[in-house]
Amino acid sequence: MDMEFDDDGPPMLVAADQPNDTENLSAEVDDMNLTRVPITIITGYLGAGKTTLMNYILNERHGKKIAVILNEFGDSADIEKSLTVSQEGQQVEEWLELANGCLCCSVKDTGVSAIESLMEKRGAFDYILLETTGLADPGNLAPLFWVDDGLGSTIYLDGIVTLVDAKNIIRCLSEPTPSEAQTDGTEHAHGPHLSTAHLQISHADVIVINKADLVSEAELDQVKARISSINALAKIHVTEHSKVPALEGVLLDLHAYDKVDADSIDFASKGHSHLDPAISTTTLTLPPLSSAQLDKLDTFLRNILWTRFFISHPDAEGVSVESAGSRPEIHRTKGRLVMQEGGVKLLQGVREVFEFIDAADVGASNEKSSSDKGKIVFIGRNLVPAALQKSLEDAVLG
Ligand SMILES: Nc1nc2c(ncn2[C@@H]2O[C@H](COP(=O)(O)OP(=O)(O)OP(=O)(O)O)[C@@H](O)[C@H]2O)c(=O)[nH]1
Ligand SMILES: [Zn+2]
Repeated sequence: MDMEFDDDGPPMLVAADQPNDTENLSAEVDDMNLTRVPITIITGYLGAGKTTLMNYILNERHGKKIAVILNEFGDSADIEKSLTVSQEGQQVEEWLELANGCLCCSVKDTGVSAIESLMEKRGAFDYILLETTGLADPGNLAPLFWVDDGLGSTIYLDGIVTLVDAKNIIRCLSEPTPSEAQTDGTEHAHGPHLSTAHLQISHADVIVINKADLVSEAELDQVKARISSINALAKIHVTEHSKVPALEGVLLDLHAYDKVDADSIDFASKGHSHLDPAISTTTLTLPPLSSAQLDKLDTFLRNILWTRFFISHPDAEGVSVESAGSRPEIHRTKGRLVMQEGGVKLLQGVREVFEFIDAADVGASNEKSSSDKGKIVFIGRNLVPAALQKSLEDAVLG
């Protein structure tokens, strides 16, 4: 990727009042370096079963060399963070030295290089699993690993796995948590209540519903319905004591930030219930695009993802985003765009960061989603499907 933002700046890169139209930020993915090590971020609300999951993996004989970063990053009290390397049931504990103790703040320099120098010393890992604190917002962490060209990193983000506690998740989605009083002041001041649990679910590529033993079938169905109404893209697994059915495809080899499979896009666009008032999944469609139209789509995405500036269309079936009260806030974007000259472009985004990738370049199928339509899936807040679709068409096809 060639994300051209200020190297010293925060990952939330472009301020609304500083549009930077001259640079082409929707970058082409660079040559995939085959030796890069995938990192999976494991998130989940307090007590959901993250540590149980990590221990389960560490004790399994999986034949892989997996570095498990157990200590909870984001807890800035410790300067050193422990990292446990597991291979064939053997565990070795190492210490990472982070400049200021917080991975979020130091990942651009010491965090990643500490992991890399450890790999030099111990041989490359096959996989890295990183457990975040229960209150972490993966939307802040993900871009650091995804947009890694500036880091010269040998690590890439494979995906985000969110554990939820089947017994408590519905309550977590309804009740404000203490942390929100401090962190939630400005950004989400309006609109329906947004909890940490919402953020962890909206950014997830895989959701593990744990503690299934504590709920009835009916309660479990309710939990599943609520979760897929928030995030219709994520794959859902149900576990007890975090015993995931497999590692590959559940925690590892997710390729959630490069490949976009047609199946998941089609599934997401099936039209799910809008059970959750705060966050929902919306699918927009586009006919096959010319490359000039792809450029226009790039501009549309920049407008909506970076500045959240949105043109109101009073004539759009009487629905406009302005009339919906708040501007859209998009957490995750995925898409498959059918090109007129043939081939499929994949669209990947997390918060303000997005890119187009040639499907052929990442070994993803060039197959179109059902029908000849390109599809874009947004997960986020204040999404008004009809108004979004109209604005998209005006911007790209008009
Ligand atoms: N009944 C039941 N208990 C579970 C299950 N999975 C984990 N637990 C228990 O739930 C508690 C919390 O599990 P942890 O793995 O520590 O959860 P965590 O997400 O790491 O918690 P924090 O680090 O505090 O955020 C522990 O006492 C676990 O033994 C499950 O499937 N069923
Ligand atoms: Zn834990």
